[in-house]
Amino acid sequence: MNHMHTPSPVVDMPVRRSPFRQSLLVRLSMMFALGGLLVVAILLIGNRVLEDAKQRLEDTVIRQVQPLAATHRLQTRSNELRTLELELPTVRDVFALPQYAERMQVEIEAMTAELTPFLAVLASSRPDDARRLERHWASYRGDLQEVIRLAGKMDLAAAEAITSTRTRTAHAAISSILRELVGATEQAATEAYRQARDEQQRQQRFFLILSLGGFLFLAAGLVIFARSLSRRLRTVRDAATRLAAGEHRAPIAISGNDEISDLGQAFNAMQEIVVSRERSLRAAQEELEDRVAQRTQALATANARLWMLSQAVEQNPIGVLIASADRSVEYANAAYVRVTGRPADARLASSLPEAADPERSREVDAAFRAALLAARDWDGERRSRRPDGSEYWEHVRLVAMRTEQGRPEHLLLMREDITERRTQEEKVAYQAYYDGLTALPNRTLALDRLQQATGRATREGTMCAVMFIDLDNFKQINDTLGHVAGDELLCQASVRLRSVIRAEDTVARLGGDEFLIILGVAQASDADAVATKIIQAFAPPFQIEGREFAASPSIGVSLFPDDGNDPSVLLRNADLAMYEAKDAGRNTFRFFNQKIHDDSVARMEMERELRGALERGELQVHFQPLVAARDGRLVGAEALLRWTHPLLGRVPPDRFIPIAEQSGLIVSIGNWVLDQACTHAARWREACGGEFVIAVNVSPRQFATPGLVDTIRACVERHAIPRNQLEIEVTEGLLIRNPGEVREAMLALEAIGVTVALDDFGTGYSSLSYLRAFPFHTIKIDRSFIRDLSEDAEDCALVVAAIRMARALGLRVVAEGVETEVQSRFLTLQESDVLQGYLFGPPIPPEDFVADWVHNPTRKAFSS
Ligand SMILES: Nc1nc2c(ncn2[C@@H]2O[C@H](COP(=O)(O)O[C@H]3[C@@H](O)[C@H](n4cnc5c(=O)[nH]c(N)nc54)O[C@@H]3COP(=O)(O)O)[C@@H](O)[C@H]2O)c(=O)[nH]1
Repeated sequence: MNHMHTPSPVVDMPVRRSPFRQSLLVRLSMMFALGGLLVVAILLIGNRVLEDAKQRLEDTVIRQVQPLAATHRLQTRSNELRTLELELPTVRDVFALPQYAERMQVEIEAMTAELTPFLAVLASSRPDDARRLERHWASYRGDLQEVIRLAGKMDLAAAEAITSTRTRTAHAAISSILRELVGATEQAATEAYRQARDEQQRQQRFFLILSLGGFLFLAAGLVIFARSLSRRLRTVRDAATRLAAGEHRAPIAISGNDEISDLGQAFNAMQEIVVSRERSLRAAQEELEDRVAQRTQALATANARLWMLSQAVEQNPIGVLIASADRSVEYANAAYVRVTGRPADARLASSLPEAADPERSREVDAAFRAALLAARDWDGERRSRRPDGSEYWEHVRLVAMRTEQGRPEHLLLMREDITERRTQEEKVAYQAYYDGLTALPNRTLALDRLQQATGRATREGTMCAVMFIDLDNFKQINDTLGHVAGDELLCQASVRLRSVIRAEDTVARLGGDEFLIILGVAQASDADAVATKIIQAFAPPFQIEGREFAASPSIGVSLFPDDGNDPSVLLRNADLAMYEAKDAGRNTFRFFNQKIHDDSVARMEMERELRGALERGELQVHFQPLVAARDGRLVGAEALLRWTHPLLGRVPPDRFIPIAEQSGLIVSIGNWVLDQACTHAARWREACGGEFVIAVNVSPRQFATPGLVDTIRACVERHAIPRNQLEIEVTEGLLIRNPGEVREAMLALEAIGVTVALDDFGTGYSSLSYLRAFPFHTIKIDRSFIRDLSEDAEDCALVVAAIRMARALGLRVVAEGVETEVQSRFLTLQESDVLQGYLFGPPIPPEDFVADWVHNPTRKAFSS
């Protein structure tokens, strides 16, 4: 069985897949790009926020510092003016005084120029201070202008007076306001700075949080991605581990549409292939293991066989010698030494035994040597001699053992001691051709001799005679004295036959009490003389077991070439002539002639006609009444077969029944008669009273046919007639042929209630032993004894004795052939039970039997 599996096709496993392809690279790139963008965004935002915070801080500083600086500058200028104002009255140099005045004027202008925007700004945040400062400046400037004017007039004292009073107050007020402003501005600046710094710190925290959030988001994204990556890779890894461990599970399901899902799919495909391969591998392995087991088994068997064969060769009674192609002996078993009587030599040629009869073995030996030289198979038989002088028959067989290429590699030489077989064969051959009892040639050899004799006669232009001899009373002697006596008679008869012929002629025993003589004769009269001599040779009685017995021969003679060319034809014609001699009264001889031939042909033709008679409706069954002797009442009928041939007319049963018997046709015909008889008996039984018995003749051939009892039983059951109302009539001849089987069949019939009658009683041996040995119910005294009852006292005595004997044995007696009243009265007086004969009625067709008998069972009895 082939367990190889082809890998199954890879099937896509059911996985959740995104409709969009996202390779890991793309995803990672996207992730990093996103992360980068996030970082950049965070940085930009952070930078921006910090910049803003810083800007705001700077702005705040600037915003706060500018008024402070302006305030400081105004302070400085006002102080400068005060200084100039105070110095001016002290200037003693008239020429330098204008310059001072001018400087003061410039300073006033600068102060005014600087103060104007300052006031504008201050008015928005501190309007009171702005008004106060403006008012004080205006007052101070006016005073200074006055000072300058007074200085110009050189009124320094006035100027000094103003500077030491009024300007001092104004300047002090301005300085005070400016100091206040400085203080307030410093406080505001500090506050603004603090706020700006707080804002900046908030922005920094926000940036930090944003950065942290961005980082966390990025980290989370990375973690999720990594986890997903890891989980899916783990799935593949676990599956791969399981696969490696030989555990096969269902295909794995990897979500996504990237390299890992591809990997999952590839894994599934690989797993499928691996599983399939593994299955194939396992199947292949199992197959391999099977094969190995088989081979191992085969090897073991072969080894055992080899051992057995070697034992067989070793123990073989046939001598076996193996030689190499160059005829060096390599092996010889024990039997080889035993058969040939000497050890095997190193060279094959010198190992061969000596011929017992070199002259007769010459051809065989030459053929053997040629086969040996050519290294080809050969076998033959020869008679050989051992070194100790004993001779034996051996069957020699040479076998060239060849390589596959046909080159002879070894020579196998087998020598079998066949002495026993040859002896046996000679014996068998003898038995095949000779009769074991008389040592005469048997039928086979006789036919062979006849063939030779006809050949010789043809060549020499002479004749030969074939004599078929049958011993007339052999059966009687054999049956009464037993087989040993019968054998003795045959042996003595064969000696007598041998004594009357020449050595070159043949006496053979064909079987039983039949002998054949083959003579070479010049003319028919020579055969006549020999036949006469045979009759004479048998004339003296035979001495058997101390008693004398007469045994005459009936001889039929056929001549070659007149009566046939073929041995079997000559034999058959001699056989026919022998029957003619028997019919002529026995103890005589007859030559085959045309009449015998014609009779034989007529018999054959009758047989041919008889074959289809039943189908053509030419057969009928007639019934003859059986009447009770005491009152003439009808007690039964005998069924008797009739044949009316369209050309031959009525053929008497005596003529066609033997032919039917010989040809075997009697079996089917007899079954038909039985059926007809039972059919009619069933119809008539009622009318004839319960005792009506139908008698049917059953021939020896029917008895020899298996299943007769079953056929009879089936017939009786089919027609529903009581079994004891059927009687089977058999003749004595039946009992002689097969007593054991016939008795068994009769017992079987008795067991089913069918009775058996012994027909034609008195014509054979009518031995009492038969009547005791077989379960008969009735004897039928043959009509030949009844016929001469009134004239022949012997017949009379015989009939009386038969009736008494039957009575003593409890048998019913039927007397047949009763034709006269005298016979009838006598038989009635002698207490015969049943009478049958023309006196009461002949066999008649069934319709006549119905009219004549069934309707009036007592009508005809004693009517004549
Ligand atoms: N196996 C079978 N044998 C059969 C069957 N039918 C007949 N036979 C046998 O044939 C033999 C000749 O029979 P058949 O010619 O029929 O003669 C019978 C009677 O007709 C004859 N018979 C009877 N009464 C008289 C008489 O008063 N005178 C006289 N001359 N003949 C008479 O006897 C024969 C009775 O036969 P059986 O009782 O059987 O001896 C004969 O041997 C038949 O058995 C058949 O179907 N099967």
